[in-house]
Amino acid sequence: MWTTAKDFEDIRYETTENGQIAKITINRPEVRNAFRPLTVKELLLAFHLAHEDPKVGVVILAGEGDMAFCAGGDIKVRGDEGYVGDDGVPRLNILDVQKVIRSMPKPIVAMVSGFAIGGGHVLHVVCDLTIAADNAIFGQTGPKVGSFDGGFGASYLARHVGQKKAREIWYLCRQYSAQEALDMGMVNTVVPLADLEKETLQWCREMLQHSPLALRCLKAGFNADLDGQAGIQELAGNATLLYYMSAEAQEGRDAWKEKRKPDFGKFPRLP
Ligand SMILES: CC(C)(COP(=O)(O)OP(=O)(O)OC[C@H]1O[C@@H](n2cnc3c(N)ncnc32)[C@H](O)[C@@H]1OP(=O)(O)O)[C@@H](O)C(=O)NCCC(=O)NCCSC(=O)CCC(=O)c1ccccc1C(=O)O
Repeated sequence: MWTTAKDFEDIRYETTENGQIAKITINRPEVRNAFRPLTVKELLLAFHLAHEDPKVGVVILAGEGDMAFCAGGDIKVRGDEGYVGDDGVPRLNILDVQKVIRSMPKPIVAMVSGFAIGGGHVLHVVCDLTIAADNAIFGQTGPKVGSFDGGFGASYLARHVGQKKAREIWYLCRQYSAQEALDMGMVNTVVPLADLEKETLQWCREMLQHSPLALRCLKAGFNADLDGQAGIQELAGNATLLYYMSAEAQEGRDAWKEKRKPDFGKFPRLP
C-alpha cells in the first residue's frame, strides 16, 4: 500500500493514494526513534520533497514500530555543544525541522504510538494534528537530562494546554497517558493501537476532499500571531499567491510585458 519515494538511512519516505499522502517515518526503533544529526538532515530533505511535490496534499509524521513515536535527541551522540554526527560538527538542527513543519503549506499529522518524549514530544506539538494510539505516552524530560526547548516546545505547547499545564509538563517532567493528553487538548483523538494508521489515513482523506488553498491559508492564519514577522510573511505570501491568480495582477504583468500602460480601472474597488 505504501510506495517508497526515496531511500534514506534513518527514516522512510513513502507515499500512498496516488501520491497524495506522504508518510515520513523515523526508523531507529532500537533507540526509541531518537534523532541524531543524520536523522534530522534526512527529515529536512523528506519534508522538502513533500513540500515541493504538487501531488502531496497531507503529510504524516510517524515513528517505526509500536514502542515510540520519537524519544527526542539521541543523548548518546550529544557532545558538549550539541548532537555530533559523522562530520564531527555539533548541531541543534531539530529546530530547523520544527520550522519546516510549521511553514509547510500542507497539513502535517503526527501519528503517535508509544513514547513521544523530549524533542520527540515537541515534534508532535508542532504538527497540525495529532492522532494518538491508546499506548501513547507524552512528556518532556529536558530539566532531567540537561536540555530545554524554550521556543515552540514551551510557547506553542502553552497555546495547546494553557500556561499552568505547560509549566507543569516542563518543570515536573512527568509522563502522561494518551487519554490525559486528549483531556488537556494536546492531541485530537485517541484510537486503539491496531486502528492507528487506518484512522490517521481517514483523517488525511477527509482533508484531501477540501480546498488545498483554504487549508494552506488556514494553516498560515493559525500560525501568524505566534510566529511574529515570519508568520505574517507566510500569511502575506499566501495573499500574494492568491493575488497572482487574479485578472487584476495578471493585467499588471501583461501590461509590463506588452510595454503598455496597465488598465486597472476595470477592476472594482470593493467596499
Ligand atoms: C523513551 C523512554 C521513556 C523509553 O523507555 P523504555 O521503553 O524503558 O526503553 P529504554 O530501555 O529506556 O530504551 C530503549 C533503548 O533506546 C535507547 N534510547 C531511548 N531514548 C534515547 C535517546 N533519547 N537517546 C539515545 N538513546 C535512547 C536506550 O538507551 C535503550 O538502548 P540501550 O542500548 O538499551 O541503552 C526512555 O528510553 C527515555 O526516557 N529516554 C530518554 C528520553 C529523553 O530524555 N529524551 C530527551 C532527549 S533531549 C532532547 O530531546 C533535546 C530536545 C531537542 O532536540 C532540542 C530542544 C531545544 C533546542 C535544541 C534541541 C536539539 O536539537 O537538541
